[in-house]
Amino acid sequence: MLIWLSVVHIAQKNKATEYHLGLLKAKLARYRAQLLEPATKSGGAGTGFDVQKSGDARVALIGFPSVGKSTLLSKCTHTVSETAAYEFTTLTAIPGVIEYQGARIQLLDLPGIVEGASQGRGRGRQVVATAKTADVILIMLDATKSEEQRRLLEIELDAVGIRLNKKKPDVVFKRKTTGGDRASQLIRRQLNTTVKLTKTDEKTIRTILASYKLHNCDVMIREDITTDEFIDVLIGTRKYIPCLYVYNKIDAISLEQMDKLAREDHTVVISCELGLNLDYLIERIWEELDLVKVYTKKRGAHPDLADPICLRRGATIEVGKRSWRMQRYPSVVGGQLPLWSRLNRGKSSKFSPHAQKVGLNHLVQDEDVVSIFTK
Ligand SMILES: Nc1nc2c(ncn2[C@@H]2O[C@H](COP(=O)(O)OP(=O)(O)OP(=O)(O)O)[C@@H](O)[C@H]2O)c(=O)[nH]1
Ligand SMILES: [K+]
Ligand SMILES: [Mg+2]
Repeated sequence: MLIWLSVVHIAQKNKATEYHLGLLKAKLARYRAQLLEPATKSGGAGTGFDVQKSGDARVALIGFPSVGKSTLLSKCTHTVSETAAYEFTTLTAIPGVIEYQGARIQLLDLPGIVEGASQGRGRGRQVVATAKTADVILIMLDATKSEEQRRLLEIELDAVGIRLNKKKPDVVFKRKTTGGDRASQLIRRQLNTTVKLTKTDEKTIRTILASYKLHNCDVMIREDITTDEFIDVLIGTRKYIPCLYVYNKIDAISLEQMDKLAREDHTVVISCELGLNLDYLIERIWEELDLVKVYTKKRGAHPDLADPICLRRGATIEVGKRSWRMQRYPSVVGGQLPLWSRLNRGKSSKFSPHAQKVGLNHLVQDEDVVSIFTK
């Protein structure tokens, strides 16, 4: 009996700790978000380097000094970025282009960062802000150095709201606007869950909503999330970016060490100096980008298969009055437009060898050939 009681006591204590910790984290997260995103959206400490995005996607190189970032850029693109044995050789962002499968991928060499980068030490803050704009992040590591480096870099990226290799939590959050009358000042927090919450609980979530002064809102939780993930949803500016851990300088470690590293998840081992495994790295980057290649075709003409348009998965087609273009990012095209597109080839038409009439909300698939008709 006594044992049973003490177990209950510990469980309650853990729950209480979890609850208070949740609140504390919510406060800290809001404080940090305010620090990082000053009132003026443009300019300020949270901005990256002034390099135009170009091509079909952006890949950013993040790492400590002298891990070989510039050597990689110089080997994989036609751009030369200065390399040297001393730290902080690179002082700004240097873009290069990787051409692969008809796509142009911007590879961004960046200055090395050190612990505390996100807190504004050196150019670190600018580097991590630039990482936020990438479609894929390469965390570059020196295979001869300790494993600690990887964790330190993850902390810096996490601190600016980058979530690596994670999906956006499946939570629908709607803020409701309130009128001026007294009735609408009432607190209406609709909280629904479609799954059992095992890592957080409703009380914690309700209290966090209150501490953020979110009195009128709808929350639908469709996944067994943690308190931290819920805070991420509320902050709203988190970036969920795929990442590859790239261990360079494998020419300087044992085969056993290399074998161990190469088997880890999201990991590629290379030697820039010897040009080892660089093709494979590009293949893996391509996979992570998960681009969809779409070819366009004019009526009566052949499609130009050498010049695809690369889109994000989930893309649809948007048609303007006199022009049309692909939506680069997943979007929903609302309304019924008197326009339709025709698709052939590609995965969309795998059940039909012929061209297929589809609506504008059609999700384009890899290798689709698209023609637009305006009748
Ligand atoms: N052994 C070995 N050395 C390498 C390799 N790749 C790069 N290096 C050396 O590592 C040193 C640093 O290379 P950089 O390309 O300048 O490194 P970085 O990461 O751009 O450095 P910062 O710009 O200072 O942050 C140079 O002396 C390179 O020759 C490799 O694969 N193996
Ligand atoms: K260097
Ligand atoms: Mg460099």
